[in-house]
Amino acid sequence: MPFNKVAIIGLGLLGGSIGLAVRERLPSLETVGFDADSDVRSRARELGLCGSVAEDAAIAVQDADLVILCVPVGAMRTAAEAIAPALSPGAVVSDVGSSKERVARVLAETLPDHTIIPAHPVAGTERSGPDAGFASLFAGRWCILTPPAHADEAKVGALMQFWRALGSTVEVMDAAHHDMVLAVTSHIPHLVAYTIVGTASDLEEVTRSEVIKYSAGGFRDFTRIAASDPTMWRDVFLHNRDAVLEMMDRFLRDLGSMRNAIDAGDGEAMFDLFTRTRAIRRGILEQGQDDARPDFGRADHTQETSE
Ligand SMILES: NC(=O)C1=CN([C@@H]2O[C@H](COP(=O)(O)OP(=O)(O)OC[C@H]3O[C@@H](n4cnc5c(N)ncnc54)[C@H](O)[C@@H]3O)[C@@H](O)[C@H]2O)C=CC1
Ligand SMILES: O=C(O)C(=O)Cc1ccc(O)cc1
Repeated sequence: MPFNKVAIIGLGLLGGSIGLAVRERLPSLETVGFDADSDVRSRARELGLCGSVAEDAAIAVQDADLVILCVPVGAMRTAAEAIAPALSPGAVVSDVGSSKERVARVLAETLPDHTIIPAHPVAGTERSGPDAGFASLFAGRWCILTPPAHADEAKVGALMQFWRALGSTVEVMDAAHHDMVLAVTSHIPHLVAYTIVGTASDLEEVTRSEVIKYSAGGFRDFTRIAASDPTMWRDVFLHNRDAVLEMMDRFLRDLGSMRNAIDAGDGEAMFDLFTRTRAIRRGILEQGQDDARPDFGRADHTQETSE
């Protein structure tokens, strides 16, 4: 392993999972954590998410050769400012943010003299906080690196090696392309889930108890996604605004087509789309890309993971 000491800033689902995964898969790598919330720091110590938890971000990054920012994308600047004075000159600074172009810009502005290699482990759940972390989160999942064009190849290779050691399959991508792809595969699906659950709860005739009572089907899956962390997702939509708007316009056009098909009684259009999408789902399952949650496959998994 090309790194000796990793500092994890933000000890929620992602930061906690990295700490636990390093402990399990890279036991000789020292981990130091920090979180802005003192309750999270205490809980992280109790759970043993890192070898040690510092009381200050600057102390956590001292002598670290890899620093991973695991905070909401809107908090990246504050987190980067806090570590700036204490960073080792040769340290690799990375992150796990769900959107990449703006985060990369913020980190480059805040830490102009450091090597920044943004990353996005495409692995997560609807849960957040230090208790949500688990060591196998990244196993069999993609981790997308979006290094700037001039990035030091040896350092990009070192970060790839780190994520592969945690079980991920690593892909390198341009940040703008990442943001477009993730807008349609992750960000808009979350927006759809938040909206449909909001719509259902707003409908006067559908009371809260009826929503819960009749939520056995597809709606129940939407409620899982719609339980995702509000701060994190607000920040994703504020940061990936342009790509989300572009993909949302496309989606709204396609939704409009489905509306027209229903209005016109065009069963063939519906059947064609539903057949195509079923094949996509089967393809995903054949590749072994199912669900990251450890309890996936149990009929009651949504009850287990709800907060
Ligand atoms: N939740 C998910 O499924 C996934 C999340 N991500 C990304 O990972 C990042 C972290 O998300 P989660 O771990 O889910 O969130 P989380 O809410 O579980 O943890 C974030 C932690 O960051 C701390 N924090 C906030 N500002 C800070 C600062 N300035 N300095 C130090 N700590 C600070 C918070 O106190 C919190 O404990 C986000 O950027 C998110 O977009 C990426 C992949 C999956
Ligand atoms: O819980 C789910 O279904 C997710 O989609 C988790 C997730 C959330 C955000 C990411 O950037 C990556 C993965």
